[in-house]
Amino acid sequence: MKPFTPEIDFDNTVISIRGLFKSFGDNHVLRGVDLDVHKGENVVVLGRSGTGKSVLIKIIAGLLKPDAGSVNVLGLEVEHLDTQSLRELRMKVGFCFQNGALYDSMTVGENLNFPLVRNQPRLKAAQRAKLVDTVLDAVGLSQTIDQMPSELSGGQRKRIGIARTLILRPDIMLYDEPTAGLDPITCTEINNLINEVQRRFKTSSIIITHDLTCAKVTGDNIAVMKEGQFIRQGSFDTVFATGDDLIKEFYDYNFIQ
Ligand SMILES: Nc1ncnc2c1ncn2[C@@H]1O[C@H](COP(=O)(O)OP(=O)(O)OP(=O)(O)O)[C@@H](O)[C@H]1O
Repeated sequence: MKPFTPEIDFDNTVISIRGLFKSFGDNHVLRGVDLDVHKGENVVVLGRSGTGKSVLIKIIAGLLKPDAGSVNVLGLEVEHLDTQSLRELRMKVGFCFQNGALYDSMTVGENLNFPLVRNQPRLKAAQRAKLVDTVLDAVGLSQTIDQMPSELSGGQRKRIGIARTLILRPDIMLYDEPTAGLDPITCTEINNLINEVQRRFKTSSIIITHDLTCAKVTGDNIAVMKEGQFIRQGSFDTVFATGDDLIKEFYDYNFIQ
């Protein structure tokens, strides 16, 4: 299990969700979700495909609107924000997409420079270049600055995707299945990077995954989602020591399939 993270500030809740519901037509995806994320904490949302994990983080990032319930992010009620405030909030909430969302026609350096040009137009070229160097160094890929995304491995693309999100220095990182499609050694590297980002950049994170190893290594708190609700929350050992059928089913799914 992950050792206790002393940097977590349990008196400071950066994401607070209460009674969240979201449906698409007859598909009732989120059915009463409650969740707290504290400053500096990594919360893993674990659940099988289609349970609503991505919908949850899209609502937190203001990309989808909830049907009912409250979503408070960094002290702001997301569903009541106007377009400008939502834009400002999105700068503080970094979304790491599953595929890294890199532009194939740009080099790694240009991909990293792009969000700065768009969101921080007052920065001078030299300042942007310094920030690009810093995040590339943080993800251990300084040597790839002139490479094209197509020349990178899957793990390297994930790292560059994380760097591109980090470059705007968000308070919150939302990782959507960061280890999906990677071999076990690369998964370990990405898990370690997530923890390093937490320590070095003092981020609070939600990591959505169905990878138990990722959950165990990165999660200070694990929330297990089933059919649009959290059925268990706590440390990895607490959640997986229960031996109840709901959890057992999940364990078997991970290790047998
Ligand atoms: N924009 C949308 N319009 C209609 N239905 C949607 C939309 N987004 C998600 N859904 C539906 O919501 C359900 C939950 O999707 P979601 O992507 O959150 O699952 P998930 O738990 O993240 O799964 P996975 O691990 O496969 O990514 C699915 O049935 C999906 O089809």
